[in-house]
Amino acid sequence: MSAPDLVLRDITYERDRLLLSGVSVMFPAGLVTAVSGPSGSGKTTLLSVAGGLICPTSGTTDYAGASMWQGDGDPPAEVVFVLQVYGLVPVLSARENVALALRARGVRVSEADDRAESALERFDIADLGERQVEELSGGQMQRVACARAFVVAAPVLLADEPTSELDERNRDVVLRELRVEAARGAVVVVATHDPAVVEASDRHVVIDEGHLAPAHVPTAGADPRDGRWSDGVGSRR
Ligand SMILES: Nc1ncnc2c1ncn2[C@@H]1O[C@H](COP(=O)(O)OP(=O)(O)OP(=O)(O)O)[C@@H](O)[C@H]1O
Repeated sequence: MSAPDLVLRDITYERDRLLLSGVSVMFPAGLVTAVSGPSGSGKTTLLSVAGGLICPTSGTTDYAGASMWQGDGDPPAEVVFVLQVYGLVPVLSARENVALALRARGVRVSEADDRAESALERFDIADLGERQVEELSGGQMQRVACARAFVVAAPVLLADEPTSELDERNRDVVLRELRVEAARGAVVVVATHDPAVVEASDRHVVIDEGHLAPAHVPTAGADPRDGRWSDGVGSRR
């Protein structure tokens, strides 16, 4: 059986004004979907709804037949985020931060440490494993945040600007690893301002002032499943 897609239907999210309006989009399993749009257009809000951090004012999220919103702002166990603000524990080492994500999921200490080590290697920061996070540069912290999310091998990976502080070489490392996650069947969604990230993605969703906008990329060779979700979605396959 193939892995489930993540489907958002007619999502509206309102605070003092409408931040998302009528957003219907599918994030397919096994593909990297880029979400781009101007600053303040709603990318983080969309990822937050998609991963169950916030409850949409109206509309539904559907992953494997269940809503992402669990009633308390905790994402379902299937979801991991790379947050824009990282959310690392400053006084713990890089390795401890990564291992913590596994310990919180019931993985034994020694196994969590081993897997954390491997995850740091994926992002070329194994040498920083024992360093306290508060001593690291912004770009190094960003890669620790990636390692902490990717180590979980969750079925849904939502990454908010995961390359914003990285040089080209490290950006390419993150792009390579996003592709690895998609290749094992995960739903991978990446909010980004970086055209290189869009270029390296399979699909591209554009959001503008809370609405899906026509995508900037051609739909030639489109995923047949896109037919149902054509608004604002371009496919690069
Ligand atoms: N809790 C909130 N209450 C009120 N307004 C909010 C809240 N969170 C976000 N906003 C507003 O919603 C809009 C969309 O914000 P969001 O962070 O989703 O945009 P974004 O596209 O991710 O921006 P950026 O590229 O700068 O990260 C912005 O105008 C922001 O000020």
